[in-house]
Amino acid sequence: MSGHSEVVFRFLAEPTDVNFGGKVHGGIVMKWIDQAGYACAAGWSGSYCVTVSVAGVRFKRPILVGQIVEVSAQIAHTGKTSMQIFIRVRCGDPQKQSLVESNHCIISFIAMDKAGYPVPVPQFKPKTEEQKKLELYAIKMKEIAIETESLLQRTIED
Ligand SMILES: CC(=O)SCCNC(=O)CCNC(=O)[C@H](O)C(C)(C)COP(=O)(O)OP(=O)(O)OC[C@H]1O[C@@H](n2cnc3c(N)ncnc32)[C@H](O)[C@@H]1OP(=O)(O)O
Repeated sequence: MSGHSEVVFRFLAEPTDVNFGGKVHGGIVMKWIDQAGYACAAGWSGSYCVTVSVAGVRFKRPILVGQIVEVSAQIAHTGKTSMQIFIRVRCGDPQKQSLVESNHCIISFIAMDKAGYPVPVPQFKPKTEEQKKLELYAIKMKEIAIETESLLQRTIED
C-alpha cells in the first residue's frame, strides 16, 4: 500500500459524535482529521507515523448528526522525515449529491522506525498546478507551526 498520496474516508455522523446542540464535537472532527492524516502518511511512507502539529485548522460550518462526512487527506509536501498533509472535511445530506466544506487544515506527521526515531520518507513531487500551489501553502504552514512553537518558547522564557 506504500506510495499512495491520497486517502478518502466516507461515513455518517452518528448520535455519539454530537454535542448538546446536535452538532458534531470539534474534538471528534479533529480525531477524524488525525485518522485520515495517519492513514495517508502511513500509506505514503510505508512506516508507522506520529502527528507532530496541526496548522491552519478552520471550523467553517457545523456537521449535523445523520449527515454524510467525507474526510480527504492528500500529501501536499514532504521534508526529510516529515509529511505535510492537506485535509479537507466536507459534509451534506446523504439523499443529495452536494457536499460543502466544513473544515480544512495542514497536519504534519513524522515517519518513525521501530526504535522510535524519525526516518526519511519518499519524496513527493507535485505534478499539477493545483498540487504545486498546495505544496507552497503546506511549506508555509509548516514554517508557521515551527515559528509558533519557538514564539511560545521565547514567550515563556521572557
Ligand atoms: C497518530 C498519532 O496520533 S501519534 C500520537 C500523537 N503524536 C505524538 O505522540 C508525537 C510526540 N512527539 C514526538 O515524539 C516528537 O516531537 C517527534 C518525534 C514527532 C519529533 O521529534 P523532534 O526531535 O522534534 O524532531 P526533529 O527535530 O528530529 O524533526 C523531525 C521533523 O519534524 C519537523 N517538525 C518539527 N516541529 C514541527 C512542527 N511543529 N510542525 C511540523 N513539522 C515539525 C522537522 O522540521 C523535521 O522535519 P524534516 O525531517 O522533514 O525536516
